[in-house]
Amino acid sequence: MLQEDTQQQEQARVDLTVDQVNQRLTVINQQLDNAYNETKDIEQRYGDTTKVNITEVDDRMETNAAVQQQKQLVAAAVENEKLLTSQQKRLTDLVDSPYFGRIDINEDGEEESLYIGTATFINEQDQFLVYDWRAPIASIYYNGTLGTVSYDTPNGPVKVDLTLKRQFKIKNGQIEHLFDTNETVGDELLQAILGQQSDEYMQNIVATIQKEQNDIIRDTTADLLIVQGVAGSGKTSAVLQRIAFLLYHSRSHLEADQMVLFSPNRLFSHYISEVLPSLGEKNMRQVTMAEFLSHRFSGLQVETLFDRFEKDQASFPEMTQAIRRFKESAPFMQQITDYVKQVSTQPLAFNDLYFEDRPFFTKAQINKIYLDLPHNMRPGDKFIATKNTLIKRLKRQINLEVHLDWVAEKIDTLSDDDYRAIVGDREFDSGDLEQAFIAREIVQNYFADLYDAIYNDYFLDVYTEYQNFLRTACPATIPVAVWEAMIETVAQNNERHLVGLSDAAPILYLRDLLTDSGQNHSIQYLFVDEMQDYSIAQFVYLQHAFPNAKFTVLGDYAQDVFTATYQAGNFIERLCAAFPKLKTNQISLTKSYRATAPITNFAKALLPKETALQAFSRDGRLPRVITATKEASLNALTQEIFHLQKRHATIAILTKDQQTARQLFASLTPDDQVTLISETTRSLPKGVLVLPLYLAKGLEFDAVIGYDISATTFGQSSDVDLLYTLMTRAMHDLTLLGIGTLSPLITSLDPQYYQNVTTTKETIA
Ligand SMILES: Nc1ncnc2c1ncn2[C@@H]1O[C@H](COP(=O)(O)OP(=O)(O)OP(=O)(O)O)[C@@H](O)[C@H]1O
Repeated sequence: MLQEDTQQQEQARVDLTVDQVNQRLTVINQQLDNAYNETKDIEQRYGDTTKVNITEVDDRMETNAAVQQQKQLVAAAVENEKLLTSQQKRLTDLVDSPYFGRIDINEDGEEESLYIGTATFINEQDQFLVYDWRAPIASIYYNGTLGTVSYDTPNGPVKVDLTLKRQFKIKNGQIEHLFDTNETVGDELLQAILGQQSDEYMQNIVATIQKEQNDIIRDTTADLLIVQGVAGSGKTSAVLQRIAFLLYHSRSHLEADQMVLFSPNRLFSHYISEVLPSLGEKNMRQVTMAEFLSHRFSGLQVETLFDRFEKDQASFPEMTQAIRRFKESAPFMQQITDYVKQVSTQPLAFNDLYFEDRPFFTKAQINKIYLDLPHNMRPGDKFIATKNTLIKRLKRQINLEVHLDWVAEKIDTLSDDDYRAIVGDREFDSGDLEQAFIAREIVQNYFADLYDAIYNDYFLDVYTEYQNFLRTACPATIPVAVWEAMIETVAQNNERHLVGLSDAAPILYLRDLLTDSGQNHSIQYLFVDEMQDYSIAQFVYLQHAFPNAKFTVLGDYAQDVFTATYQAGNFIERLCAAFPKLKTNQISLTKSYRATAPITNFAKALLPKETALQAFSRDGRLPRVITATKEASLNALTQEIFHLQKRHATIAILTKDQQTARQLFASLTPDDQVTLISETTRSLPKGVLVLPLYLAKGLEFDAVIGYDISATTFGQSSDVDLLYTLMTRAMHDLTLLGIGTLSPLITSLDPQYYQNVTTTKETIA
């Protein structure tokens, strides 16, 4: 326990800091008021200017210039306002809690105390009252134990002596807790934070980042950073702090919209959406794989991971598994690369391009253009050259068409509105020139659909080409008849405008390689959460689609909910093998923070003995396992909900699939205040939630009830991943309800890990 005068001295330091921050805040508030009035003022003047008479040519030009100038002024004023608003927010946060850490260092005999918080604050005398947690020197706070430590500077590593490390919890400008520690970041504060109730939004963890998490956050060298972390080890938290870190260190050349996070579902996106704003940063872009694919396949319906999981529950034969394994592998994508190289000397699956119900360019004509090009040209260049030729020929046709009678007739009958829409505010030196301009516009409009079809590459039938490719790709392990049947299914799907999930990345890859398109060069960083849900083929495609992006990929192979049934072996090894040329760094997180120790140890017991997983030492009740007959199960569940509601605000009932969730929801009475969560749900309410466990990925709840953990539903060894994921969503309380016969995955565990409640008549404590 620290002495009282230490507490007083530190409180005085907090008061001084808060005082100076408040002074700055007063200035900023004033500036913000001025900026707001200025913006309003300019907007008003801008509005007046546009009312100027614009019938005279000179006036109009003048007005245009004035409008442009006003627009720039408005943009500058709005920008200034935005900047001030973000400063205001940052300072307001500092007033509440100016910092969370202090380090005392001795550098060449010179003693210095540094205070670490969410943002830097420099006072009028240029003293650093608070250092941003991302400043290079702040790494000492996270990495160092007392004694000699080093931190990176632009001139290389610097050694200093760390003599004190102090942690604070400050709220409303008052120190609530304060501890000195020799650990990297001490347990006491972490205990207090982790014991809190869950929230609709994930919290930032800057005050208590752990050493291994810090390595993830501050890695700047890897092209492919792979984080394998046990459930609840802070992977998602670390990656969000990493984004904040990267934005801070690359202010001049990196914007938040040059970063993309692939997240498992929309609920998750909502859950994490407040972390970056709480650190004063803009959010990166977020997308789910399903959204990304359906955007790239505009018009077609791409099977989602969730659809497929539900279908697999009904039937998933061994041969289908083998085909899926192959199509999702790196060698399969390599075969596409090889196919594209060789196919450029053969006819491609082109479409006839129709115009007014007759082929304008036939596929034979298009293939002739394509095949007449030099054989050694890159396939993508060849395609673009073909496209250019088609456009040139269409333009030639337009040049001929403008002189035809129908065009002159059309001009004569043009309404005033149509005339104005075509001519706009253009000026012509003569009537003839105006006539020629209008004629060209009319003809171009007439051919616009055809032009768009060429421009958007509709003349390539990539689906047929994909089937052609598949015919060349049957592996020795799969009987030809089975492979042919699969190709037939792909063709039928295509007829129905459907794309199977395992075909999606390969088709896009084939299309992009053939057409030299689909690459986004502006994205600098790409983050993939729940990496085990992605196929290697999808990673190959992502790497192709974002060629300049550095990848941070995180997940847990023990939470392999979607592919455990057909995919064995080490995911990370397969991933590394797919990208042998990338500079890779692997970090492993083995300590789990989310749940109480009894919950984590129960979940851990499911995994192979050698799994490195350590529970954070937070006390809690033993998980409960209830077994009930079918008839008594609803009653048992209701009682358990009632029992948990006394303690917690959010209780999630997790089922194996959506269908079970729907049925269960229908049988619960409205008195239970239950919400059914589905794939389209965007935010999580408080109360009792029913959802399939795959939608709960990445999320956490105060209490979890695993529903129907029975021999029939969780009886296979591949169900371990599902059950482990389910159990590790709980923070404070976990109950498993078995209906009929309890799952052998549970009965085979040492009963010391849980409290067994076999009779539902028992009065629940
Ligand atoms: N250093 C830390 N300080 C405070 N809380 C932490 C820390 N690390 C993790 N946590 C907390 O632990 C919980 C789990 O973190 P997170 O969701 O980031 O883990 P994860 O590894 O992504 O989990 P999962 O794979 O199970 O979805 C969160 O409540 C998070 O706030």
